[in-house]
Amino acid sequence: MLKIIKGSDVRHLDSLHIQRKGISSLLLMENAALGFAEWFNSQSYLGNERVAVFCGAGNNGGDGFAIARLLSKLGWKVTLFTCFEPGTLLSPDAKSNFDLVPSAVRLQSWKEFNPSSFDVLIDAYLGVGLKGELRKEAKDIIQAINSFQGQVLSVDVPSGLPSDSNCSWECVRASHTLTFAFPKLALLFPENAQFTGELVVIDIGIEDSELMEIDSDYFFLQKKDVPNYHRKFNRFAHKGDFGKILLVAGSKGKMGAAYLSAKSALRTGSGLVTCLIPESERFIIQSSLPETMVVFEDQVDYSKFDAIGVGPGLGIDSVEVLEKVLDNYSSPMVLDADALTILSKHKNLIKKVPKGSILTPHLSEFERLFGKTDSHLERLKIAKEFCLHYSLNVLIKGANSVICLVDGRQIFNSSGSRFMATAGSGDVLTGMLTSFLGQGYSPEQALICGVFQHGLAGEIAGKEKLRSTIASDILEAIPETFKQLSIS
Ligand SMILES: NC(=O)C1=CN([C@@H]2O[C@H](COP(=O)(O)OP(=O)(O)OC[C@H]3O[C@@H](n4cnc5c(N)ncnc54)[C@H](O)[C@@H]3O)[C@@H](O)[C@H]2O)[C@@H](O)CC1
Ligand SMILES: Nc1ncnc2c1ncn2[C@@H]1O[C@H](COP(=O)(O)OP(=O)(O)O)[C@@H](O)[C@H]1O
Ligand SMILES: [K+]
Repeated sequence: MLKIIKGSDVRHLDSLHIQRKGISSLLLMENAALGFAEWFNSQSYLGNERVAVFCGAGNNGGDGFAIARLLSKLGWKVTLFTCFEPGTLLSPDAKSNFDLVPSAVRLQSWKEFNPSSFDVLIDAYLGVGLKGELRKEAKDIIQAINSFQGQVLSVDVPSGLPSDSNCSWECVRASHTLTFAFPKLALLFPENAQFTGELVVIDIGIEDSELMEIDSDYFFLQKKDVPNYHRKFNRFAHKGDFGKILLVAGSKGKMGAAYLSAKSALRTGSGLVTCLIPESERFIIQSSLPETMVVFEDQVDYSKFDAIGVGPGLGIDSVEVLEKVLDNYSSPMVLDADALTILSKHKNLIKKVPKGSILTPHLSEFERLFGKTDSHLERLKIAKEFCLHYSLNVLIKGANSVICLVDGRQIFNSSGSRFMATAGSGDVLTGMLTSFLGQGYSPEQALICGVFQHGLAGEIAGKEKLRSTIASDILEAIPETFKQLSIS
């Protein structure tokens, strides 16, 4: 799994990589520029676009010089805008690439930039070497870039954005950010989405194991990582091996939540799914989902279940229902939706939640549980302290949901799409997580497989249905996620 290290550690990473592979730093810069050019080529640009490349005096600018050369060689009409005064000392690798810029590339100062003369803008002005507050001229250059109406492709980070924190100033507003080796932390914060645009990670040959040598608790989960976290079942596996789970979900008017969680759990592979629901609502589940069983509050033996998921559609007044589950079950469970709202109003119940359990708040639920926060960085800190203190896992939901583990590691998910922002998609996730727990997955395995596959299912459904995607489409795409990951 990719580790997310600090921007200030990137130089150290580079020198480790350069030593190990016996390559020059210039070749590493060339790999970055080649990766960018390859991505650019794979997009539907027509070949007659006029490309503006803004370059600074550091290595981010160096990437820009190399990109300008490569795109020019590929036939694009490139103009390079220097964002430094004549006579400025360039970083050594930037200087080497500046000297290699072919004559077919026009050179101008950023002050001469006319936005209407270009179709695409590449922002290689400032990267992870940004220090302190933006200088006055940097603000003017960023404003000039932001006056451009077409696509803005930022190299490594949108210029002006600090790599690991937030800022109070205006940064480049990119349509895409093509970041090298690993996503810089600030690119994963919701408050920076306005600057980052779509995020693309470009492989420049640095291996996961090289990143592992640098200290950090942040990770980035990608498709290639997931199969290793799955359990394998042999040909004698019976439905008991795939787990008996209980979903404590649904109330009058909210039975859809129970239905969605239960069906998702079945699609994720659960052997037996039982719903604990109000007796008056039993017909809804029994007739819509014959594969599930239902039980009512006075008849349930919690201890016979391999995993329990509580909360979707439960109703925020169901305090006793939640308390009874917590008093009668000691293995890790999943707590979502109304169960989280109840916990936030009855904080004394938190210590009853079994160690290793998974809490899945979206941002409002997070705020209800932990109070108002100013930034994602603050949320991550609060979640980490909570996880360590209570030995609980927290999933902060949203784009790039963050899996916060009991030992303090925090894993950002890469799958998902904006079309998942629809009623019931969280209920689908609760079903999936509970299902994996019931199949004998550890909470960490359940989170990694469940969160990634839920996002992937959302991507699959969204590709077909765009903003018409509904939660049922997401759950019906679960089988395709197993196929794509080759999990039988
Ligand atoms: N392993 C990697 O990730 C690689 C990174 N490379 C590139 O190298 C970049 C980092 O290069 P550098 O360390 O040279 O740094 P940058 O090029 O990001 O920044 C240095 C420049 O920013 C200016 N600057 C710094 N703080 C400023 C402020 N507050 N206001 C205005 N200007 C300011 C400096 O005067 C200098 O010109 C990465 O972002 C990436 O683009 C690639 O070349 C190769 C591989
Ligand atoms: N813009 C987005 N990009 C990626 N995933 C998203 C986005 N918006 C929502 N999601 C995902 O959809 C799910 C929504 O969950 P939740 O807010 O609990 O929905 P509900 O309460 O309607 O079931 C979460 O897993 C979240 O990560
Ligand atoms: K940049």
